[in-house]
Amino acid sequence: MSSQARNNSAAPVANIKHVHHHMPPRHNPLPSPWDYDTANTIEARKYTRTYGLTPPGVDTFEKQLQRCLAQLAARKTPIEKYQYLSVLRNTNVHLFYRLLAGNVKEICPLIYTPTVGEACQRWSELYTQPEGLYLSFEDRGHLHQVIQNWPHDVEITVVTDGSRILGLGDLGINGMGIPVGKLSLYTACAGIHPMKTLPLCLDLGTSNKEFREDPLYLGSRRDKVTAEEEKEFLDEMMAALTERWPSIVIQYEDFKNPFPSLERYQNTYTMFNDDIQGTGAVILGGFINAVKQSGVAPKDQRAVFLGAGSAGVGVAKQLTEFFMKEGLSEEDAKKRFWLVDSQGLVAHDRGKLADHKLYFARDDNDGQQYRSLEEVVEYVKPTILMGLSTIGGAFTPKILQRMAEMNDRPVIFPLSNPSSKSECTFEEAIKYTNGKCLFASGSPFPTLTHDGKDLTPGQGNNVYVFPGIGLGAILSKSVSVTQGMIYASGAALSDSLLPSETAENWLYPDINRIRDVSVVVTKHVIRAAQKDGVDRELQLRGVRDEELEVYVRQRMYDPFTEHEKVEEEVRGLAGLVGRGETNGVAGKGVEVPVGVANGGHVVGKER
Ligand SMILES: NC(=O)C1=CN([C@@H]2O[C@H](COP(=O)(O)OP(=O)(O)OC[C@H]3O[C@@H](n4cnc5c(N)ncnc54)[C@H](O)[C@@H]3O)[C@@H](O)[C@H]2O)C=CC1
Ligand SMILES: CC(=O)C(=O)O
Ligand SMILES: [Mg+2]
Repeated sequence: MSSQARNNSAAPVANIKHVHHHMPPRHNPLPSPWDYDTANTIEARKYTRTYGLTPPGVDTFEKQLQRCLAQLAARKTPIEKYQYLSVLRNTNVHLFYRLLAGNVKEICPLIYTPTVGEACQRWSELYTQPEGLYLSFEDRGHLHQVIQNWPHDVEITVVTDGSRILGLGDLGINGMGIPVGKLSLYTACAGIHPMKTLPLCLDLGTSNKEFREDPLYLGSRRDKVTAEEEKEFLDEMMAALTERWPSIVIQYEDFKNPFPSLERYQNTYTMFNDDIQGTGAVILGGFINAVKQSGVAPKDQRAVFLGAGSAGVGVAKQLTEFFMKEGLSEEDAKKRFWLVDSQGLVAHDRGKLADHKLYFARDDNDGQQYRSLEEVVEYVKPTILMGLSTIGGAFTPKILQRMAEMNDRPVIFPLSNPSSKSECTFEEAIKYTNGKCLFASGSPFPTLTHDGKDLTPGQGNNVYVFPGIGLGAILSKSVSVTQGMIYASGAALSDSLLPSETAENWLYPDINRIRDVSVVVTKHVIRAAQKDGVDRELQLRGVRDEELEVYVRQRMYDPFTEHEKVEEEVRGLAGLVGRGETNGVAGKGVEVPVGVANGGHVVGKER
């Protein structure tokens, strides 16, 4: 054993950590995954030093997609398809996003809910490649140094501690699949450059005993840290992230109790919580359309929520604001909501309630406690049923039938993810309401035929707004993400339906149009940031709406044109060579004999 190793093995743990954290960063000599595109021209390959590292033929985009789709089809299970897509993203990133761009509806469920749920449950079992940054509780005091290890500039991060992954419970560091998946959608939907995104997973221990005892589990085996310890850790993390990247947008995701961090950081950092705020906005968007279609005035709406957690309370708060904008007083607006949790109707006289439930707690239940959803439905006679409870099948046939008896167009939104946790399926909702319901679910369900008519379910998922909230915050360089920006994202979404979609009674736009929808959301978020005076990109203030749209689109990453940047560099270099100005340095590329470079390859043109 070398004296170095002996010293380290004898040193206290803290010292090892200290030494490790101060190691100078090693430069990664390999080209980036975006350089390995088989559509790159020979010249580009030489320039990026990948010549010879990909097969000699130069692909067209069409041929690449054909190959990818065939490989995807050859994988039998969703998780196999997820694994294939992960490898593609990590080795040929532009191709991954080109594939996604033309197949959003088919691929979204494979990289996001529901498949990402299984990917998280099995993250440690299936792990093959790094895809983000892990910060451990043991790293506290040194987070700044660990963050230095991330090799790129970052515009946005999605951070989770894995403690409430979809409706699947505490999955610890296996939750990394969620930041990875959400950031893929930031890139696909809002064109945030893939290199500028940071998937971030915190290892703050896990309450999941099964994982702690699983030999393959890749996180620490400690129980979840205390709320106070978590707070101190997050304080350090927020400061360290913002110190390294002063304009970073920080999205919190899938924390078990995210209210304290939102409260603590929302005015001091550019941060938002997607489960509380993004979900609130996206349901607001679909709900505004549902109210129009149901014909029931806001003052006559009665909403029963199964689930009074981050998403339930977040959604109820956004809808309250909508009712107030529609003319109701705050008190009247708030009274349109009855929240139900695992103990039954949330009421003041039920006993001690968590802080976040107090706002909507009822005080008009005359001492009566309603324990089951069925009882609450009979008591309230709701026009709206929202599910954010993580309880699959909680909207029973009987409850759905009662909703149809009580309403012409009952609003049924089973929003829990993944599909296995959905409070009902689309098929059940249509069957038991006899096709009358206005429906949206958190995870996608297939189109079905009822009474000879094709019915397409809406997907009430925050994916319709978080990309635009993030891009709007980045482009406006907002110092914080205000409630005005969140509300604007939902209102913009409700306005983004095409007449043909409205004619079909859709509540949400076609997911294949998500990139255009995200542009609209982004524009409104930027305007709201300006209105609230939190924007730092002041030159955008005087820009007309049409120009703003052009600006947003120009700033978006486009996987179909990225290669042009390299080719431009190559052309620029060729120009210099022609004028004899390179002093013999041929770019980044290797010199290869002309005969090889031009050797019978077809350069793809059909882009
Ligand atoms: N569609 C979307 O865009 C989104 C969907 N969600 C989904 O919403 C669900 C809840 O998320 P969070 O609110 O963040 O979780 P949470 O853990 O904060 O809240 C869950 C709530 O459900 C209640 N609950 C649990 N068991 C119950 C039972 N048997 N009966 C009645 N209520 C019960 C709990 O008491 C709690 O109030 C998850 O499945 C998540 O995937 C969350 C965010 C966005
Ligand atoms: C969609 C989402 O954010 C969730 O289910 O937690
Ligand atoms: Mg979430």
